[in-house]
Amino acid sequence: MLNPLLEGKPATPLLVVISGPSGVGKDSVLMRMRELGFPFHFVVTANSRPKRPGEIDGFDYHFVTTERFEQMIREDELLEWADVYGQYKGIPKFEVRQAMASGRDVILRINVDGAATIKRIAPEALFIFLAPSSLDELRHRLTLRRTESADEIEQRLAVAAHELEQARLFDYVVINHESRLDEAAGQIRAIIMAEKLRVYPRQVTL
Ligand SMILES: Nc1ncnc2c1ncn2[C@@H]1O[C@H](COP(=O)(O)OP(=O)(O)OP(=O)(O)O)[C@@H](O)[C@H]1O
Ligand SMILES: Nc1nc2c(ncn2[C@@H]2O[C@H](COP(=O)(O)O)[C@@H](O)[C@H]2O)c(=O)[nH]1
Repeated sequence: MLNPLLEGKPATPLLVVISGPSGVGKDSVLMRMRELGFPFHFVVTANSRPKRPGEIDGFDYHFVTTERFEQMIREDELLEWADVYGQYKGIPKFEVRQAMASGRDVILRINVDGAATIKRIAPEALFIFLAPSSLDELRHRLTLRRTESADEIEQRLAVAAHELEQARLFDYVVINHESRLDEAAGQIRAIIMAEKLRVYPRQVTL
C-alpha cells in the first residue's frame, strides 16, 4: 500500500520491537523517549516477578501471580510469552490490539527470544536491537543497577554474548553508549521517522 501521506492522510502506525541484552538500557532509553515527548504507545507486559522498588503496577508491568500468568497462557490471552531468567513475561493480546487501534506507533520492549517470536507472528514489525559498546560496559551497568546478585549478573552476561549474535535478525542496531542516552533515544526516533516516510510503509496485521 502506498504511504497515506501521499493522500494527505496520517502515516500508518508502526509496531516497533525494541530488544537487546538485559542491562543494556532498554527501559532507560524508553523512559528518556517519553521524557523528551516522543509520541508512542508503550505496551505494558505481564510479569510474574515481584515488583522492584520504584516500579509501578500497570506502568512498568502488569505484575501478576504465577498462577494468574499460567491461566493467561491456558486461555490464549498472550501474543507471546517467555520464561525470562526464571520468571514469566508476556504480551497481553488485548494491550497490543487496543494500542494499535489508537493510531499511535506501538512499542514492545521484550527480550531477544521474544523478538524472534514476534518476527514469526508479525514479520512487518520494525525490529531495533539495542546494544552496549562492550560486554564490560554491560557488566558495569548491571553491577551498578544492583538488582541482581553477582551470579545472576554472570548468567545474564553469558546469555548476552549469544543475544548479541542475534542482532543480525533485526532491522537496525543502536548502540547505547555510556552516558549517551539521548543519542540512543534520538537514533530510535530517527529510525521511526524514516520508516514512516517509506513510500511503501510496513503494515502489520495481528
Ligand atoms: N547510556 C547509559 N549510560 C550509563 N548508564 C546507563 C545507560 N543506559 C542505561 N544505563 C543504566 O544501566 C542500567 C540498566 O539499564 P536498564 O534497566 O534500562 O536496562 P534494561 O535493558 O531495561 O534491562 P533489563 O532487560 O534487565 O530490564 C540502569 O542502572 C541504567 O540507569
Ligand atoms: N519475551 C518477553 N520479554 C519481556 C517481556 N516483558 C519484558 N521482557 C524482557 O524481560 C527481561 C527482564 O526484565 P526485568 O524487568 O525482569 O529485568 C528484559 O530484557 C525485558 O525486555 C515480554 O512480554 N516478553
